[in-house]
Amino acid sequence: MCDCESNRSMDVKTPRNVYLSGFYKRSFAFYTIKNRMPVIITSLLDNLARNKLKLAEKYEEEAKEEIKTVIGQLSKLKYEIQTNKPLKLLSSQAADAKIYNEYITRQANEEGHATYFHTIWLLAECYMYRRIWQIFETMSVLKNFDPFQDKKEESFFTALPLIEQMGKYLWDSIHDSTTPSEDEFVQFMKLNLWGNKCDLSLSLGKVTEENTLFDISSLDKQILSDYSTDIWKAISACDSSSDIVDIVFDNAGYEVFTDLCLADYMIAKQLAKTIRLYVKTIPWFISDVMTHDFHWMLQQLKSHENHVLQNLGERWQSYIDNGTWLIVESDFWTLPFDYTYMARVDQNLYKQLAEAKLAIFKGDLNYRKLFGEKNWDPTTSVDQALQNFNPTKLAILRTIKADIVCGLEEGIAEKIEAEDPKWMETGNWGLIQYSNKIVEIK
Ligand SMILES: O=P(O)(O)OC[C@H]1O[C@](O)(CO)[C@@H](O)[C@@H]1O
Repeated sequence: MCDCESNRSMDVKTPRNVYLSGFYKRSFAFYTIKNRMPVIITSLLDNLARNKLKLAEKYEEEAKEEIKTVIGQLSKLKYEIQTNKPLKLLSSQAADAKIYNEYITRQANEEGHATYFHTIWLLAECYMYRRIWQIFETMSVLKNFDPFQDKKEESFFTALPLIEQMGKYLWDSIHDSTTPSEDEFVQFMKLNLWGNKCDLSLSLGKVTEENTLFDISSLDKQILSDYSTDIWKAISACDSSSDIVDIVFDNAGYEVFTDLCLADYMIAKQLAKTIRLYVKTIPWFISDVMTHDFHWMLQQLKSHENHVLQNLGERWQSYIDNGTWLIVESDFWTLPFDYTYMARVDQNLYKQLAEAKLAIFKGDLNYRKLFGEKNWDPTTSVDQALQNFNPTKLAILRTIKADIVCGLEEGIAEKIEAEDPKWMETGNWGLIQYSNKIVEIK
């Protein structure tokens, strides 16, 4: 019996207003740490073992030895998770490691350590991905190797039929002569919301085909809180002093394609002049977008036989070349804590977001970080649950894949729970939320 099964964990659901944690056995955090995280490492181990020869060919012979070391260290990491060992301090020399280590030290229990099941879920899960990266970081030929790259590329290819449909829809919209309309903008936003269903950490690295995501009209009833009109007002208001929109990306593949369709719609219809696209700097939650994934996708589009995709690829490349779209890297997005820390830990990033007229946050992990990784009463207002993380107006688009939610009307959570007991884990329900409460920092 591992420590997580012993009486040190409580056989209850997560109480209200506390941090999500594997400490509560009837939570998605417990299920994730016990089952999903080890499976993710197992599938990484399988992939590496399977591709050893290919990697040795691509990198040098030396890669073979390094893969052995990586496999050994990943297996150790998996064992540490399964046996609920303390989170070891990172040995990496990178700047973020110091911040991780200080935070891990602050989370220590009375026995002087934080363990996977008995600390904040967000820390345990982010830490796993940071530890995976540390293993590669210390290699010599594999030090820049993204172990999830194959999966991300596969997910793009699998989604191509959808991408073609979406691309055509965008192409037609930007080439009609009409002014932007609320209906059209909201349609792009909803397509973008449902794109968040395509996430490889939820499917445990399995690439699946989602055929239903382009014809989304029937999905409206699955949007449990919909502030699309407020977001439209914020983006179309003439009184804004800024013409920058920020998008904090989530997943590569179909989702990021829909992010860019929304971004292009805003540029083409003059709702924004500049769009800043925030990417991750390390391989993250399997499918999160890094700079190289972005460029890889543009390359795929530019060389695709479908003319619309080719044209979009060229058009988006020109946005990058002339600075209409800016790819922004920041280590902050892969730190292990929620966004209330941003104003203290990365003031510059907070101030940068404050320059935008709207910041769009994508996906489930961003949701957990925006709302402090706490089990709010579902009727808690969005503004309250943000706990003063309000650099600018925020649009929050997320399909629900973890047991945290806020901003719902009275009775909704109970109704959906009765209809679909797994509603917080499947990504079948969506949220389009908004906050216009702005908190400046000096
Ligand atoms: O890609 P997203 O939408 O941020 O989701 C990331 C994943 O993180 C989790 O929140 C935790 O693993 C999942 O529920 C979800 O699969």
